[in-house]
Amino acid sequence: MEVGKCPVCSKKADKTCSACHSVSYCSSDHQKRHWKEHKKTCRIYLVKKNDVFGRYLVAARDITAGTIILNDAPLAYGPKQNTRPICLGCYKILDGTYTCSKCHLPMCSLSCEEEPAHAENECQVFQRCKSIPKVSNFVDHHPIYESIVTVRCLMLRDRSLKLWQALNQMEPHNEIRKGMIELWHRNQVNTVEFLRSRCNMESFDEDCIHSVLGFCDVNSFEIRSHGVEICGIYPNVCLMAHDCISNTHHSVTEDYRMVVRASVPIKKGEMITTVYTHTLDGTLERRQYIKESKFFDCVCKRCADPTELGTHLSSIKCQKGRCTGYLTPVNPLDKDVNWTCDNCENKLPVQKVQKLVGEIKEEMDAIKEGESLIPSLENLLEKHSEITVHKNHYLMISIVHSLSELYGRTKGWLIDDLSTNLLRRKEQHCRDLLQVLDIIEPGMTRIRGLTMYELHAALYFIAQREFTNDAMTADELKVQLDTVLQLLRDAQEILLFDCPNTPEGVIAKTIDESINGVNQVIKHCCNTTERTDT
Ligand SMILES: C[S@@+](CC[C@H](N)C(=O)[O-])C[C@H]1O[C@@H](n2cnc3c(N)ncnc32)[C@H](O)[C@@H]1O
Repeated sequence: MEVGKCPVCSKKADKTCSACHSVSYCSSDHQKRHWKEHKKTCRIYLVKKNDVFGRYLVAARDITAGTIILNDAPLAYGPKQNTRPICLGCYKILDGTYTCSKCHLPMCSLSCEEEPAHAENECQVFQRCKSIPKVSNFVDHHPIYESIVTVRCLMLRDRSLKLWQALNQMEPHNEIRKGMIELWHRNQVNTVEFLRSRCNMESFDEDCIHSVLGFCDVNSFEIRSHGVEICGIYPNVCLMAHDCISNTHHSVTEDYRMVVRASVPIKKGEMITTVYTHTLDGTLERRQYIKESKFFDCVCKRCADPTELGTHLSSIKCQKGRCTGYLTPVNPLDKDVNWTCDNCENKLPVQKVQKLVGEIKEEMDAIKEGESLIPSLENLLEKHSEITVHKNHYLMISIVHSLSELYGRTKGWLIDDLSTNLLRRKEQHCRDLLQVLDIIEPGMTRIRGLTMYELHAALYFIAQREFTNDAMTADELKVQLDTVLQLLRDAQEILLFDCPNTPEGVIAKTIDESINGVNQVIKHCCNTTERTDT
């Protein structure tokens, strides 16, 4: 079903079904007329509650991959707490040449200062501010940005009771956060006291402002805007529980709505989950991040498995004699447990594992951008992969991920400059990455779409070269190019989920052209009639 087009008359539709958000109508009359049909598929999820997860979502029916589960408008969005000065209208990085004519905060332009998200919120509050702190350093964090999303949330109280109530149903984890002395004190000074005593917001008591800070900490989602990471707080999206291998994937529209789709088929009754952390981190790092930022211990099946479901994303190479085994934590849910070899008696305390990982991270951080980036990353891979850590260790996979994109896109290493051996290297990196992603980011996920896109380029150029050098027959070329076409179609289906102005959306648009190009080669070289892909 297409959102934006009425299923009854095919005219433009802007009244979205408020229960499932997956269909829009031109009028209430057509919505009523369509209900008999739509009720078969409406209400895709149910909200449940238990002592472990609090509120969470489950599938109300079988859901196919790619189906929209939620299309949620934000209650508030804006700069993350710890941010350098950015425009409060378009969220671009600033150089300080323009300031809002009313509140005097740095912005981009008049049109940005008139954006309702700014003009109707902090702009009004800061105009009343007795002495607004001056922003003059545009590189480092400035404390005033810690209050922006909080103010935008607080303003809901007098603007929309319904949205204010939705916000107040969220989990703030106040008791835990109160125990985090440094965080609580910083919030108290930089936000609570600043808003109450300097911005005339005494009508909100201290607990209320701390709770709003908690709602934002626990429930907000990172969103990308013009290459800057900001955050949004969504009343329904925030209900999804976390799982380190989730069954959904989300994208953000130009007007900051969050669209959540099933990345894999979800069975009726199954929990609908998202990932609160970075899927390409190891278990120790993911669990620590979740504990510190979302205040719970993740015990999902990936976290509980010493080998991270056979991927070995955290496994260390055993260094005892000529042992070929790997060290993994016997019980990864106990962060202090010794790591033991799967092939000999060797044991390693977790501190030593962390020291080794820290040292490799330092080596990675020391690598500079530029023409020697690719060889430097390859050298690091050669030094550590299967020598100190498993070839799928998350640090190795992070290098593999970078290399899968860098070959063919870096000055001096553009796709036409690459030898067939280097194209094969790109192919290998894409395949190694996809093998891991198939387990930890399965289905229709952005990173899989992008990696399939990179793989198509390597295969396409290898096939063309080999055919030109008579190392491949026309039939073999055809087989290879059919694989390339399939990769392009699969990648496009995923990348089209992203906004057209994002890097992924731009790639999705160019894929039609790539498909036509491949079809032309098939037509000219493989002696077949033209195909009609769109
Ligand atoms: C974004 S909120 C999710 C909605 C929340 N359950 C509610 O009732 O409003 C995140 C919080 O939900 C709970 N939660 C989410 N996923 C969980 C998980 N896998 N295990 C335990 N608690 C989880 C934790 O309390 C976490 O801080």
